[in-house]
Amino acid sequence: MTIKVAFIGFGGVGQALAEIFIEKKKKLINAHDMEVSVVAVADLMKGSVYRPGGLEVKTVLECVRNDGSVETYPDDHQTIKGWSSIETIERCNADVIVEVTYTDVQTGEPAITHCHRAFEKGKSVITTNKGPVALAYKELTEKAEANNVFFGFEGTVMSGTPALRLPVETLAGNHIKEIKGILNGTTNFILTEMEKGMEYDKALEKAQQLGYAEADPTSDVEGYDIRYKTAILSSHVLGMPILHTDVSCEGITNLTMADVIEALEDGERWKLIARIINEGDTVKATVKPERIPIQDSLAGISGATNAIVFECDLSGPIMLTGAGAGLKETGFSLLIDLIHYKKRQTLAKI
Ligand SMILES: NC(=O)C1=CN([C@@H]2O[C@H](COP(=O)(O)OP(=O)(O)OC[C@H]3O[C@@H](n4cnc5c(N)ncnc54)[C@H](OP(=O)(O)O)[C@@H]3O)[C@@H](O)[C@H]2O)C=CC1
Ligand SMILES: N[C@@H](CC=O)C(=O)O
Repeated sequence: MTIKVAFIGFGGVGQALAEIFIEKKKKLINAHDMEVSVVAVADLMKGSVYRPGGLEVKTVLECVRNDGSVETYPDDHQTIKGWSSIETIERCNADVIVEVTYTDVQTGEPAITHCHRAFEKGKSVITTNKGPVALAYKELTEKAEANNVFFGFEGTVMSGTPALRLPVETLAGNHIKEIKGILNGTTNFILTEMEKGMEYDKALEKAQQLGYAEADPTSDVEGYDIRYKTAILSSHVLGMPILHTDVSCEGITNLTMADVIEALEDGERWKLIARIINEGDTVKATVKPERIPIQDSLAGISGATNAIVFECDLSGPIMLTGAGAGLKETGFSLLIDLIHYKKRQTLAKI
């Protein structure tokens, strides 16, 4: 089966997924009977190109890297350039929109509108953008269902580590009493580097260079990014829709090097912890730095690695750990969603 995809946003994660399409082309055909045809790329500053018969992905990547624009892609009778993101979503022939624009922690836009337009046009969406899922979970999941399209967002929490599908599918049947975790790669990376003696500013700069941080890293260090992820976990995993504003939130900006070192000397570590307590009819959700004993399973999680613990009534605590940020890892989360989209299409045909 050939799946036609359009990228809306083509920064680090979008380009990483494009590379995965090249790297895994044979595997996708052989193991999943899935051929991916990239028909469009639309980005704010890098321009847009649409070719209904499919673009050569390697050439698109070369155009971006060499010229900073996809609009230097070679012209032929099929290519159309200069469409906006909305025009691309509405007018291209893609089956699936890959929404990888930046996460806006105030409004969730432009991504929320991108998802609405896609669903209205009968197109599926896969995204790593936390905005639409945190702020418009109910309306978007309902709209996707009403339009019989797929809405995949595995990478919105813990990037390529399956923090959403694992509890929903594999832990089904349990009552999850509490979820707690380290859910932001940038801040965990900064705290780890500070323990090794690196100054806060330098560590943040390194996290930005490595592609972990948000376009505006205030989202990471003030805890807003985790607050979004906490709202997504409550809505999707616990079935208790909450808004990000229902999550009390404190970041790491008040922690000093002296605090970090003092904790280490006392056999403890500062970690930015998200916690959701399921109280039956409501949830209590917090994001704040906590000083935890070095023996605690979360204390051993270092660098951009994340971890999450699901306290289950039947299976007991289940801990999942893996990358929480990173371009390839996050690109992979989109690939998982695309494979699930394909499975769904195959089942619909039976
Ligand atoms: N990086 C990571 O480790 C992870 C990222 N995410 C999420 O994935 C998404 C993508 O992240 P990442 O690739 O790192 O971010 P980048 O900032 O590298 O890329 C975002 C891209 O979106 C483009 N863009 C902004 N507005 C629009 C618009 N209206 N239409 C089209 N394109 C637009 C930007 O354009 P330009 O720069 O040209 O202006 C940029 O190229 C974000 O929402 C992020 O929160 C989720 C998990 C992990
Ligand atoms: N900026 C985020 C990226 C993934 O959501 C992080 O550092 O975890």
